[in-house]
Amino acid sequence: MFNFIKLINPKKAISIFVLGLVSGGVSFLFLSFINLMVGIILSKQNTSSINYIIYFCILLFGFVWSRRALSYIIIKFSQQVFWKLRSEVLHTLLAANFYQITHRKGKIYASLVRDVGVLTGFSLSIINFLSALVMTVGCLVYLGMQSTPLLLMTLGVSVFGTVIYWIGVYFNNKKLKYSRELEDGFMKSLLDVLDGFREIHMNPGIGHDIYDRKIRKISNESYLNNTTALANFLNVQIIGEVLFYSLIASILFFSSYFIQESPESIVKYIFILLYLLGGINSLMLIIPQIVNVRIAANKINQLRQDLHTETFDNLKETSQLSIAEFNELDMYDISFRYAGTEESKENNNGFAVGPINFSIKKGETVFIYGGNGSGKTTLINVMLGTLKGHAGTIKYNDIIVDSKNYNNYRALFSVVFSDFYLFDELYGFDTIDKDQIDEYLELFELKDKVTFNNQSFSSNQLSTGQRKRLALITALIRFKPILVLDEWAADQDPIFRKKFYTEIIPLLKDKGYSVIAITHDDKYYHLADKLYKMENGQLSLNFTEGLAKKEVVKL
Ligand SMILES: Nc1ncnc2c1ncn2[C@@H]1O[C@H](COP(=O)(O)OP(=O)(O)OP(=O)(O)O)[C@@H](O)[C@H]1O
Repeated sequence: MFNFIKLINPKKAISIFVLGLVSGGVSFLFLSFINLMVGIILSKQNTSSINYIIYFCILLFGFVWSRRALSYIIIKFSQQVFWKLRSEVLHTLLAANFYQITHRKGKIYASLVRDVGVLTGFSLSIINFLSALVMTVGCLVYLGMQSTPLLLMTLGVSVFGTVIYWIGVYFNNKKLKYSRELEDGFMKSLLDVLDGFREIHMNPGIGHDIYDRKIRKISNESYLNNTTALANFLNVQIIGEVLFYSLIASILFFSSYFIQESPESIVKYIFILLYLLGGINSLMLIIPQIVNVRIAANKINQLRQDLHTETFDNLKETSQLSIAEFNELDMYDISFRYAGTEESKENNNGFAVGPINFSIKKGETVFIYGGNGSGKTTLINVMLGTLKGHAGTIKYNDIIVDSKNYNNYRALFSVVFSDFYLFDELYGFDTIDKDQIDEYLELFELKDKVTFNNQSFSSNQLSTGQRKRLALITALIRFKPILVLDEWAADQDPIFRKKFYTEIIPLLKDKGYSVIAITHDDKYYHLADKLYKMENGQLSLNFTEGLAKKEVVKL
């Protein structure tokens, strides 16, 4: 079951177990003490002896000490479980394939919020579970020492009650699983609301529709499903209690047949039985939790399996070629096909690109253009390794890319995606060249808007075009040989767009950067060293340096 068990180291497990025994044992001694006092009261003896008070104080001290020690160790353990699980899920995310994540955002949230919570909550329940277990065993031993028939009757009722409970659990398992499935759906809708909040703000009908068609439906189903499941648990619990009360009533009604003992002993038995009932109830209450823990652990495991392709550590770059060291990147007969929809999988008719041949040399500027849906972004994602599973060969500096040098290959690129994300701080840098940043802030006309301090840019209150300039600066100061831009200039005003194509790109070229840009700015196509056209997943070279660029300008 996940790594839940692995998270408990043996030393800690022994401490938890021993403290649980002590805590349950002390509770049981309390019960014995009360029983003793009841016996004394019933036999009309004096209970106000100093010995009893000392005994009581020792028990109280033992109880407080063992409970606190156990609680402390379990609380520490549950916090450890909580953060360990969270970081395991996050590490899996960091290592996962981009498309695996985008399709599973709801599930990821549900696992991080709910499943991790369930597993953490369960670890806290161990405190009560261990105490209840020791109490129950102690009560049964005590009963057995007093009267074997009574022990057998109690055991019979307990076993019968447990069987009924397990039947209830078996039938509820499905409902609890379904409840967890509904949670994935709820998280998905919640993310839709959060991500699409601006659209909802402008058109509240969208929000109402999401609420009515998705969230309300999920909440109704979840309400019915969970109510039935919990009511079923309650029913079997009530049946167990009825059985127990019937046992107590039987003892009261037929005590003279079962047990040839004094009324004081009968009172003590009843007392023990009531305690036992409390203990068994606590044990039973943990069963739905165990079912939920299994579901949660399975969900996290499933998510890990779905996302797990490589470990996070493996993804770290091992060695990065400098801009000066990079000479050439070549792609030979590269092809890739999306898996397609569930229905279309059999026909294998997901969109495909390739076979594609492509090359870029140090300092070259390569533009790729083509209609919407022609496959430009797909090609870039295959090149960057965000889409995995291509056929064909990739070489850089004449080295064939394989699993051993794959991370070095990926370290060649820095990217500004069309739907880029700008982090609050600069992450993943060993050193930051502040002078270079200032120079770029000047070049990108952000000097008056933004300053750089303490790993972060001072202003995030920028327009979309300005934020995109900042994203490009962040990409440039990573000093990777190949800069990939997906429709970068689309958000820039015409004046800055001109500056980008006519001044900035040549400057980057001088610095040795190789630039691959997806662009629709046909006005500037002639400035590229190579121009590729993408059409229906096929890439064709429209010109290379030295060919008639004028023809292209007419496109
Ligand atoms: N995750 C995906 N799963 C399956 N098919 C996809 C996926 N993403 C894109 N496609 C399909 O691949 C095709 C090419 O998409 P791609 O985003 O590469 O086009 P593009 O040339 O970049 O278009 P645009 O100029 O509109 O950005 C599209 O027909 C699209 O339906």
